[in-house]
Amino acid sequence: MSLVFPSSHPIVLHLIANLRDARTRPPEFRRLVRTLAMLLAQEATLDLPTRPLEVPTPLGPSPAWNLADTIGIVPILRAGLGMAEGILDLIPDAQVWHVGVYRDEQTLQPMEYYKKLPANPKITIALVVDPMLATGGSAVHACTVLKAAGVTRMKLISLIAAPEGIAHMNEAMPDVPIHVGVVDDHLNEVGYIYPGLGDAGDRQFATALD
Ligand SMILES: O=P(O)(O)OC[C@H]1O[C@H](OP(=O)(O)OP(=O)(O)O)[C@H](O)[C@@H]1O
Ligand SMILES: O=c1cc[nH]c(=O)[nH]1
Ligand SMILES: [Mg+2]
Repeated sequence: MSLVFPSSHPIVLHLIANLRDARTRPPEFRRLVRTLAMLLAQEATLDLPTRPLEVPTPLGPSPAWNLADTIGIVPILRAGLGMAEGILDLIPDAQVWHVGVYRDEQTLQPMEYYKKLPANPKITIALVVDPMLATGGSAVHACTVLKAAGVTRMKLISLIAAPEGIAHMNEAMPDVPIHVGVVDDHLNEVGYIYPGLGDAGDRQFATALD
């Protein structure tokens, strides 16, 4: 069974059209990444448990609910950073754990260069964020790091996924649902998602522009 949930939200689709567009410059690209991350996080967190409480309104006590989970947001550096910013706006109390992985351009294998998790991890769910799920190597690596740290519940949120990356994640991490904006056609001969949007890190941080 494939554990992937592509969004069907019209606003998500509209924003992804702008994100893909080669004419979209880094400032607007970053804004879109942030907004899309919020929208997809809203979908990915629909089933989180809540705890009832009572809050005083100016008129009197009101029943209310808050999040029962201790939530971790795990951006895969560096392209995941913009998504983490957006989700922090939704869940400001979340912990942010950084995992730095780049993809070797020749082998397409994930190469870890940074990891910052607390000494005694106590989150009850991790939202792993990376705009692109291509071969799936980086996402599988990040989930493996989290599992080794004792995290038992995770969800992956990506903006664009390739079928190859979804299959890799489903095989290696069958208990990790994947929430995506859209699923694209295939990976091209150099491992880029086609038609995709190009390099999500370079487009956010203007490192491809001369
Ligand atoms: O599914 P995969 O085949 O692993 O590819 C996806 C990864 O590639 C990109 O990162 P990149 O290596 O370009 O690093 P960056 O975020 O620093 O630009 C992207 O942000 C993912 O992390
Ligand atoms: O299409 C792709 C694949 C990997 N990383 C990206 O940024 N884009
Ligand atoms: Mg990149």
